[in-house]
Amino acid sequence: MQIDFTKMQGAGNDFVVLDETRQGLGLTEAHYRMLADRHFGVGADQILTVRSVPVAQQGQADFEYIIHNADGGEVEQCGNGARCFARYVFDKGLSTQPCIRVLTKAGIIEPALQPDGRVTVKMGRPRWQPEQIPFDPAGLASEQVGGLTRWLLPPGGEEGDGRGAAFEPVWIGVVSMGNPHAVQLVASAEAAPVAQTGPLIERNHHFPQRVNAGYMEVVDRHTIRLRVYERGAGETLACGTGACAAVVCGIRQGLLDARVDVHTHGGLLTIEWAGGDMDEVLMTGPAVTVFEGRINLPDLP
Ligand SMILES: N[C@H](CCC[C@H](N)C(=O)O)C(=O)O
Repeated sequence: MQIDFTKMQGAGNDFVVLDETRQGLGLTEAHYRMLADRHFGVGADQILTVRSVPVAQQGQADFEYIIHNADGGEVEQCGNGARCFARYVFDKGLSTQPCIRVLTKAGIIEPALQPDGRVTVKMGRPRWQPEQIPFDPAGLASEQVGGLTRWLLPPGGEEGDGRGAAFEPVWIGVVSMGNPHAVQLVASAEAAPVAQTGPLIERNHHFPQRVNAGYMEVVDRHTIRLRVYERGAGETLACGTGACAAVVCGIRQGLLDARVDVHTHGGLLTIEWAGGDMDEVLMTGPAVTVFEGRINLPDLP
């Protein structure tokens, strides 16, 4: 089947955007994997699908936003993708409003196009309870640092016992932005063992739905450097929900103020959070259309 797509990127996190507002494409996980494949498909970290809101939620939101990782799995939230989603629906004339309400598996988020071309998204509130992540802390040591509970995680593989992995256990903050994040402090983001321990943390058995692994270097109270090994995609040039997760963990530990510039390999994101349980996290950053295309997809199971 032939399908039209739009290639977009937000701080180097790249996406294939599909329009299902008029009709569904009937794609399978194998199709999403092929679209994301950088050799046999278009190439992307995630596939974003634009849909009209289901009848039951009409009035609560303007669009539905479906996200699949490069491994084909559907996930709850994608921050950089949310900015590109808003840019897409506005540029395609699907919406005349610069601020829209978008229904995701994690709830409703609100992207707003800014005059300078960036997009600001109300990303909802961070969720900290293990069952909200989901995270099973059984058997792990914990410590309280300011307002953050940190857990000592042996980064080992599925067993989580570090078998075959010569890596020291790491203290992590665990938080959900609708999707799960494990954030650790590092002296240098550049020198962090992202490729070595990222895959081990992603699949650690304490995270039953896997997890995104963040490596945060605090530069000062308003600046961090961040790298993220993403669930289902590997290390990306930037991770929007990862930036939100890192900043709220840093604020709770008393290391960061309410507005933080997050420097990633793909560009700058700015995160704001007042720190209260009812306060939403605001994320601001770029959203760029790279090209339009058409691809022949084979029938796949
Ligand atoms: N890999 C993430 C989804 C994409 C998040 C990221 N690209 C962002 O900008 O938030 C997960 O499995 O939860």
